[in-house]
Amino acid sequence: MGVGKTTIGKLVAKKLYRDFIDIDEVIEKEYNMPVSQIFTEIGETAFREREKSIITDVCNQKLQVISLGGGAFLQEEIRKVCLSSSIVFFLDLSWESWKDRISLIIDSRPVLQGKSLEEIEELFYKRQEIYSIHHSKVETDNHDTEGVADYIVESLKLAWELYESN
Ligand SMILES: Nc1ncnc2c1ncn2[C@@H]1O[C@H](COP(=O)(O)OP(=O)(O)O)[C@@H](O)[C@H]1O
Ligand SMILES: O=C(O)C1=C[C@@H](OP(=O)(O)O)[C@@H](O)[C@H](O)C1
Ligand SMILES: [Mg+2]
Repeated sequence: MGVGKTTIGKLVAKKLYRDFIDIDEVIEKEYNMPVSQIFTEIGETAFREREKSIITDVCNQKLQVISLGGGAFLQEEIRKVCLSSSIVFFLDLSWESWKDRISLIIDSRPVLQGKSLEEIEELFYKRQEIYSIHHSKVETDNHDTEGVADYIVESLKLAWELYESN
């Protein structure tokens, strides 16, 4: 949450001339309400089901850049479909840097609400294990969104050149 998936994903899509899809935005449009309201009025379980179903659909479509919500990868089916159909980038941010970003995102991230800083830290480290399953890790500490997006684009181009030469 708040590591920059939505912002950076949009930039990567623009740089690669691809469509961009943010799963949270799709769900918000469907329900015509922000994620925090979906959690309180419809419930997290329904949100997670929609998240899984939409990700499964979009992963099997054309080439595009997809930004997941930070909790999506906790579902095994989502991990499987993403890892088998897509190149999965993990945007890595240290706890020290993420801690400073919490104030920017707390109001719009229901998972963080009502939690103490200690509980949020526990959640952060608990999720690291799941996030260690990916195709490519991108360090984001002390890098702006443009810099991270450029790095992702360059690494995709390099991978493509390597693939073409084989
Ligand atoms: N590399 C970065 N440096 C500084 N601020 C960032 C960076 N990446 C994201 N942000 C800021 O953090 C907040 C959350 O970004 P967002 O793209 O919504 O993350 P996510 O989709 O992973 O939750 C936004 O205010 C965004 O501008
Ligand atoms: O980590 C999570 O459980 C969530 C992350 C959010 O997306 P971002 O990672 O884009 O903030 C959003 O899907 C929802 O608030 C739940
Ligand atoms: Mg997002």
